[in-house]
Amino acid sequence: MPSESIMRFVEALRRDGDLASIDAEVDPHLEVAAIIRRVYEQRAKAPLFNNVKGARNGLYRILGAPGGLSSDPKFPYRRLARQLALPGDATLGDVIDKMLSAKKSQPLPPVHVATGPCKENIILGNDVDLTKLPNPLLNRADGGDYIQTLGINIVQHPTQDWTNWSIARAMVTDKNKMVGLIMKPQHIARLFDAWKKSGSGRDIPYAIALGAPPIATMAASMPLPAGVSEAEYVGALCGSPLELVKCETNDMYVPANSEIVLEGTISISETAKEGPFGEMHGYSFLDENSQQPIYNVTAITHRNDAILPVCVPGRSSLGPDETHTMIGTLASAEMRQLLQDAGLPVTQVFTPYETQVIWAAVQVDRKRLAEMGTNAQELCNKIGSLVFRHKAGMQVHRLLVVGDDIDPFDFNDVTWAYATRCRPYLDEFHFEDVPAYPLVPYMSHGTGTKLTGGKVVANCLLPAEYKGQQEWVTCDFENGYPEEIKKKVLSRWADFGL
Ligand SMILES: Cc1cc2c3c(c1C)C(C)(C)C[C@H]1C[C@@H](C)[C@]4(C(=O)NC(=O)N=C4N2C[C@H](O)[C@H](O)[C@H](O)COP(=O)(O)O)N31
Ligand SMILES: [K+]
Ligand SMILES: [Mn+2]
Repeated sequence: MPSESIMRFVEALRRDGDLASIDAEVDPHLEVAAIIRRVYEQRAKAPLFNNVKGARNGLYRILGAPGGLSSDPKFPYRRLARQLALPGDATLGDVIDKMLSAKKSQPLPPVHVATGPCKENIILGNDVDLTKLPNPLLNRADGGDYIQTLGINIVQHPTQDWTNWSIARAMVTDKNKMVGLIMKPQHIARLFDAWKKSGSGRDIPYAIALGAPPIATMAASMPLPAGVSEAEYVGALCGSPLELVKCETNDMYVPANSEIVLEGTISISETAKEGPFGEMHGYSFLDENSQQPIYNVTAITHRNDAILPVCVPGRSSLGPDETHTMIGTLASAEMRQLLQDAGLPVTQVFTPYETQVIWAAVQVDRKRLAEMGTNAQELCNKIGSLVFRHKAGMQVHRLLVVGDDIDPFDFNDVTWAYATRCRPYLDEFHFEDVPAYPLVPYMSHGTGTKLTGGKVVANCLLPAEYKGQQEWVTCDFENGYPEEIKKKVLSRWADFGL
């Protein structure tokens, strides 16, 4: 069973020797975030802060970098593996396969239970005071304390049977108010518009489940198709229904063993200034602030000694954080599914961390490619049209189409193919009429349009490969020498004292 709670996940990290349990007092105003940011960059143990300055009555402890790379270089993705009950040596390919494994299964709806750990403490109405919580300031340029970076935003469609789970940032603005980014084409924005169009004039009931079961948080970070209730997909993934409990002040349901639950309504009329926020591409633009919807908070419920998981987004080439290991990897899963469903000979898709998950390598099976009798122009336009016009491809601005001699998870491989086989101009296929990802710095702060275009498919296959021929020998130890020579070299390597 995947870690069905943050507590079980923390125990798994402790068993792996991948947890630093810190009892010394730490300051949520920048100090906690600075430690977490350095943990990503140094690939250090996941920090569990048990003594956050200003915490009281069990609100709250902080767990940093739950989806960062593990501190054991032999098992870099072990934290993601523990969240999905995969073996510790799982690869990113295993994570992608696991998250896609329920695509053909029947959705398995959650079950409603009377109570659960998240109901151990209930704070209602006037007793709700968010400003009394040790909310973390994550970056010196941030416009507020972002309490919501790894919780699940739970919102229902006003009329259809669709409850969406996603992650959307939110910062505290008042004792019972937050403001959060609700950005098209995300499902939360689509549902927000559906509520406004419904004409009911009512504000939108929501819940944010902080410290929900890790596999639920993974599904919340995954661009599953519109209309799919993530909770049902998670049930199918686990082979058993998730247990949900009803909110105190509205009809939303949340995972029973969430650490902390915020309940309330999202205003369909009132907004407030949101941001700046140190974002997933490694920038916090000082002018970045927009009017975003207000989240009213009518109740807080939580487990005793609750733990708030926190993500501190930033530069991923130094060490990826959850906006790369989860957003990038899970979008890669959906992009692979999309291309395979279209009958293309695509074997893997991955967004390299070295590119802030703005690029994606698309690996094709060259034997099957040759059977298609196609060419770069045709293939790249087909792939670009599919991916760039689909929500799963929203955050990707450059696709690199590579052969199956290239490992999409190995950036050395990907750049070697890109640098040597993609002729600038002739091998690049541009898309200016597709939705852009507004948070990409050269879109938000560049010279061109901000909401469309700036996307390209780079063909990294030589013409002969489209005919199934590899007209070269790769010059590296692996490929440049016969097996018996390689064996001989390896057997004498130590003797030579190399
Ligand atoms: C894992 C993760 C995913 C995030 C975010 C974060 C983390 C850690 C934090 C909060 C740290 C940073 C920002 C970054 C920002 C992108 C955003 C967000 O504020 N607004 C948004 O619209 N999408 C975000 N996502 C991606 C989103 O969850 C996925 O795209 C998911 O598929 C959406 O679910 P639906 O498909 O059902 O629509 N945040
Ligand atoms: K989702
Ligand atoms: Mn969704």
